[in-house]
Amino acid sequence: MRHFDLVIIGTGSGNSIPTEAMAGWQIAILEKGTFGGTCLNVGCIPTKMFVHTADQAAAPANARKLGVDAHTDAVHWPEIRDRVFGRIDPIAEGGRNWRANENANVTVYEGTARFLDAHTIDTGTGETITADRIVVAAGSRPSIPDIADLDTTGFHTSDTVMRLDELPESLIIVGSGFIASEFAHVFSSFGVDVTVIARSNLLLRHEDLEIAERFTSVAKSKWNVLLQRKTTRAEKTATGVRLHLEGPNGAETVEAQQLLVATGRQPNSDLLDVAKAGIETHDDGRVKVDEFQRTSQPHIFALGDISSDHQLKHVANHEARVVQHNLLHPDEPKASDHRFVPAAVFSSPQIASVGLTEEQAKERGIRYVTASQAYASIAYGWAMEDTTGFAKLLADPATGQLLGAHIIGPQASTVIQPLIQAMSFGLDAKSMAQGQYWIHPAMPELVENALLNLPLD
Ligand SMILES: Cc1cc2nc3c(=O)[nH]c(=O)nc-3n(C[C@H](O)[C@H](O)[C@H](O)COP(=O)(O)OP(=O)(O)OC[C@H]3O[C@@H](n4cnc5c(N)ncnc54)[C@H](O)[C@@H]3O)c2cc1C
Ligand SMILES: NC(=O)c1ccc[n+]([C@@H]2O[C@H](COP(=O)([O-])OP(=O)(O)OC[C@H]3O[C@@H](n4cnc5c(N)ncnc54)[C@H](O)[C@@H]3O)[C@@H](O)[C@H]2O)c1
Repeated sequence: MRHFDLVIIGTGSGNSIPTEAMAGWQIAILEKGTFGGTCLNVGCIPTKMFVHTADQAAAPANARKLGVDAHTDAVHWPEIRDRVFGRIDPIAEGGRNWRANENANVTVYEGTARFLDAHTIDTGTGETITADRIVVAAGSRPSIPDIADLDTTGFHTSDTVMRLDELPESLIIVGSGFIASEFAHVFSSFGVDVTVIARSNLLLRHEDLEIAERFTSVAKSKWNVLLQRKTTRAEKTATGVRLHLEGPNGAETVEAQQLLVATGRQPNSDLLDVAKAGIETHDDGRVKVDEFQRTSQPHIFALGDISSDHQLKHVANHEARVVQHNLLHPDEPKASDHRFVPAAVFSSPQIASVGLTEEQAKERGIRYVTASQAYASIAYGWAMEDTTGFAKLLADPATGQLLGAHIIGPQASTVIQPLIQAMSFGLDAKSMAQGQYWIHPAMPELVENALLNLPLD
């Protein structure tokens, strides 16, 4: 049985761990799917390539209010799809070849790995290996809700919907989180008739309430948004799919050519039989880790979607850097920093957030003040004729330290970055607003004005 100094399970963020400083270590990398993991192959990167294209396709429809007549002539789905994956697929293949053939100390096993005990792993390739140290970076997968006959009806998840043969005329999306909101924007901008089905009374209900309310209201004006609906059964039709729903109006049905299920992602700890290694998990299947990313077995680390509260690539990357350091410097371990984790929803409008929502601040009994600033109130917002976007800040009135920032509107994911920086480095709102120039008349004036409006003590 071959023995390794280090075994890494999963080639998403885990693949960035081997470094020059580990050149003397024998390392095994185990992967059951496509090299590079979710973000590269079926997540952040392809979705944002589709989102950018969707933004372009949707732009002409917004030009009339500026006095420009323009229209999108055609959306060439196969061309868009093949451009996206024509760029991504070779990166995945190149990464695999590099690790498999050009890293003398790395052995790649391509199979579904399972723990046999705390040091022994069945690689799923017919070979069993042992290791001194192990990194579990096996990510998550779409979680499929219990809807009668869903399996026999056929449906897509984010893993498959970007590779459709052709653009459907209509699409039902079950779910109302990140993936539902981003794909609703992509497909509706490409001319697809989109229906979004949500269990609750809001889309993106994890966001600050005012942001979720604004997003839901804008979404209703563009998509067929059905709130407070339970999907009870799915059915195949001659042209696609029919869903049976129960909601405020009683029983009803909706039909479309294609169905996308986007109801969250579950950690892959079950596929790995982590219990056999004595690795403890939370009730939702996430592997338990301490601040150094160590599992309940001190020689086994975990990172990213399989263990994190945040299913976000920048968090998985951060945790991978922490694990890399802790493998190399076990006597001086670093802790992960999860204080101010930002996130963005790349829909239309875009949303970006960091820190506490107003509801969380209330729940925790934290003293706070808020300020909101509309894009419509700043010069660049006039230029864009934006009527729905705003920034909302929460701050500690005594110290001026920011507690949370939430932006809905154009380029929100970029506009929020100085606020993330201020929170991370402890810069108070007044110093931030008054201690630097803000380019006029640029979009970050939204942030400057919101900061100045905070009613601090
Ligand atoms: C549609 C979509 C869009 C997203 N967009 C964004 C975004 O814009 N920004 C953002 O920050 N995040 C985004 N995310 C989330 C982001 O992709 C994930 O948080 C991130 O990729 C997680 O990285 P990871 O290394 O933990 O897992 P992964 O990248 O999933 O890597 C895990 C790897 O382990 C392999 N594996 C699993 N089980 C086994 C096993 N038993 N044996 C061997 N190998 C195994 C898997 O095949 C996979 O390759 C998106 C996710 C999706 C689905
Ligand atoms: N831009 C980004 O950073 C980005 C983009 C896409 C995905 N992601 C990550 O991937 C994760 C998964 O995305 P997601 O949109 O699938 O999950 P999500 O957690 O954002 O949303 C899941 C939604 O499905 C709903 N839901 C759950 N079970 C349901 C059921 N049985 N019937 C109907 N609705 C149900 C939930 O109420 C929720 O609204 C996200 O949490 C996020 O961390 C990030």
